[in-house]
Amino acid sequence: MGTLNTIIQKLHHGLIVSCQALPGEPLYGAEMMARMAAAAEEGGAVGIRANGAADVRAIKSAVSLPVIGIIKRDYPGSAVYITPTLREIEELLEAGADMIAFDATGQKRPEGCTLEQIVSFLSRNGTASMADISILEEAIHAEALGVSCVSTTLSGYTPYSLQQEGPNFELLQKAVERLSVPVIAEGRMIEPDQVRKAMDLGAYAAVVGSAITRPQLITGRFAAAIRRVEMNNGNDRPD
Ligand SMILES: CC(=O)N[C@H](C=O)[C@@H](O)[C@H](O)[C@H](O)COP(=O)(O)O
Repeated sequence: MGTLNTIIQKLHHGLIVSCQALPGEPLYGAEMMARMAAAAEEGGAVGIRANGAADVRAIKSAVSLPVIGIIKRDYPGSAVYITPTLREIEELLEAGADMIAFDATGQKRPEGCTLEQIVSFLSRNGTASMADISILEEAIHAEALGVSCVSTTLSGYTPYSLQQEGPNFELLQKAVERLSVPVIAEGRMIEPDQVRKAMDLGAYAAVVGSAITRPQLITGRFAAAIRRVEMNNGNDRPD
């Protein structure tokens, strides 16, 4: 229990950088993600969020920060893809993840696995748990089950949650007001001011991923800004 609390405390009021590249992305590969994590540590991150046992292992040996592990895995017929079953939890524990994050939405998990099983397995094991939620009710349910913290990760990624381009600050604020466990702001923050706002609203910590570690998306934002200027000037490019 002591270790569990220490890990959570290390994240307090800090920036967690999500270092993830999926197969097919230019930076895919554990070695690349370990370098990203080292850069994040140098820049002042307090923790890393990483996908896959290989990435967790590589990152653990490259940085001294706590690593929140997930495994994104698709199972036919299930919409739950972030650490869906106990199999992924075991792989992450084996890899040395300090905290494990998982889908904590109301959606049906594959292989007959339940959210209750995941949370009780992690708490019996003394491992810190992060519940990725999309709406307030899921956050309340996750807290009642005994998770260590809640993250707003999945807002906009379930069909019944608010669909918007930017971060869901309303959900963050309501969760902070309602819960006793730490609430982490995660998802769609691309500017430092948004992270600042999340902190002002009472977030325990903030997770930023794509805006730091997916250069193809960062490039796309800059390139789109130039295209917009060109279009406004009537210089529409043929491509
Ligand atoms: C919805 C989902 O699958 N989110 C994933 C969760 O680990 C990652 O793809 C995100 O990059 C991460 O949540 C950080 O968010 P953003 O990249 O928007 O800063």
